Amino acid sequence: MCSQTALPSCNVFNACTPLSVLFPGRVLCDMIPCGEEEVDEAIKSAHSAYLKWSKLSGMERARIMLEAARIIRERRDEIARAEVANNGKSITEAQVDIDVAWQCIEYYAGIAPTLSGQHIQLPGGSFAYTRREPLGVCVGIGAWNYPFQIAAWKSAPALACGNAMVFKPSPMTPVTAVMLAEIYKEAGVPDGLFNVVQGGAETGGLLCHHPMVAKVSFTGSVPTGKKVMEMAAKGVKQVTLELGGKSPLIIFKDCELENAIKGALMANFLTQGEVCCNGTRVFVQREIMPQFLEEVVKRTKVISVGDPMCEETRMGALISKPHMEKVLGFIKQAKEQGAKVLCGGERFVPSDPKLKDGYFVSPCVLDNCRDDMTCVKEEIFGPVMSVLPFDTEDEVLQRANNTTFGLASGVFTRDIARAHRVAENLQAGTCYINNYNVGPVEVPFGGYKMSGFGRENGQVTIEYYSQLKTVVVEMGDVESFF
Ligand SMILES: NC(=O)C1=CN([C@@H]2O[C@H](COP(=O)(O)OP(=O)(O)OC[C@H]3O[C@@H](n4cnc5c(N)ncnc54)[C@H](O)[C@@H]3O)[C@@H](O)[C@H]2O)C=CC1
Ligand SMILES: C[N+](C)(C)CCCC(=O)O
Repeated sequence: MCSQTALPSCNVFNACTPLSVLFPGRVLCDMIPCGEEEVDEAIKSAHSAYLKWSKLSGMERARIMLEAARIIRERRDEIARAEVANNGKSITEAQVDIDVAWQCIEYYAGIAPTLSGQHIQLPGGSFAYTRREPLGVCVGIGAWNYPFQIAAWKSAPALACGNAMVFKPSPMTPVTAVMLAEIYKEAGVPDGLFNVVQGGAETGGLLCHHPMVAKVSFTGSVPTGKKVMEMAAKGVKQVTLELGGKSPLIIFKDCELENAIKGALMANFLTQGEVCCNGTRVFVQREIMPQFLEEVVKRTKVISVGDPMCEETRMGALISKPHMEKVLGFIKQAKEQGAKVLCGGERFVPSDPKLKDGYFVSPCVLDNCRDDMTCVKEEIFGPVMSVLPFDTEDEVLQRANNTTFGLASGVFTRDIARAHRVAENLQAGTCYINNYNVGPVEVPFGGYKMSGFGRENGQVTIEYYSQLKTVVVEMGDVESFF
């Protein structure tokens, strides 16, 4: 047993259990979900580690985190291959995900020694100062779309601030978070500082309710996010919620069309469309709609779908059979509601017999969409782009904001004033101008409205993994009313 990873009874091993993880229709591994005892043990061991880790200086924490980042860089291809088996995304994307993960750990290692408070002068030589202190044991609950990256996005700022983390990956993708735990251990964090527990909703609930947990950072769906918030509220625990989206991408007729087309593809087809910030409502100004559609369809049709381990592949398999059926169901319903499928939208069976049971869906572009259609209103989480015409800026802003989500948005235009005006008026946590789905770790990421709150990445995330203590120092005598 690696003390940093799962506890013995919750590690990923070959016991026959209710939770099975499938890859092209085959079992990847079996695991036993952690129960109350294991969760308690994981949290207590994290707490002991926290007591040591939080006493180190920022420089000492940084040195260990930089070593973890270095090991990830060294093992990048091996972790990326494991991520492909875990999730089904293409190896090319998985490699980028692993790079983003070590960059994130490096970035927060750089911030760790800079954590500081403020000095405030008061009358009579008295003064106050603030200290930025860790929260304690934080819980991370991950989704299946970016398994390793999410574990890094949550643990790096947590550890930089002096916290410990107990992380629960999605039961669909249990593999690579354990590799991260092993790497942190090898880099020199105290035993138990980053613990992985395996399991689903029940295990997640145990983590959210545990009295020794100070904070829960969650990535996943809106309904589960609400439950997590409710459970955390019972213990007055802090929460960060990274939830879903139905983000608008607005393409004006004065855009650089080639970039807008590339942007629309990047906004919809990364990780088989299973990306929370995807720009799935593509609003195109009416005058350029024919050229836009012609090019987007031409390029969507040639996206190579298939063996995710193959360097040439650009789109792998969806996460599971039920999810694939859900995505195909959305496309069927879109057709019934009047949308026109311009390409894709079908189960794809590769010629390679070993992939025949994989959950591949050909990337789909939907035309004739209206704002009231289900495919335009709900998060599909699959490779489905809905295209909608618009005429004016005011009209498109109103339509773009007419959603309960608010994770991301994008605008393509050459008019600099318009670009910033649109960015100001879009109700979303991120607005991309003349690009989409780039995610440098220096940049905060998170939602407005029902897409959640709190931020990941960037300097601001330090505030979500630390608390401020004020120390007031009297230099004179106490003035008492009594
Ligand atoms: N915002 C995002 O990045 C993501 C959004 N989704 C959306 O959610 C849909 C469903 O996917 P799921 O994996 O079922 O998402 P989910 O939101 O149910 O699960 C996310 C994580 O929460 C855990 N969890 C589930 N129920 C819980 C509970 N009651 N208490 C504590 N933790 C709990 C899961 O085990 C997993 O680790 C997708 O089809 C997609 O539309 C899914 C994954 C990521
Ligand atoms: C696409 N990217 C990497 C910019 C963000 C992914 C966020 C997520 O879906 O968890």
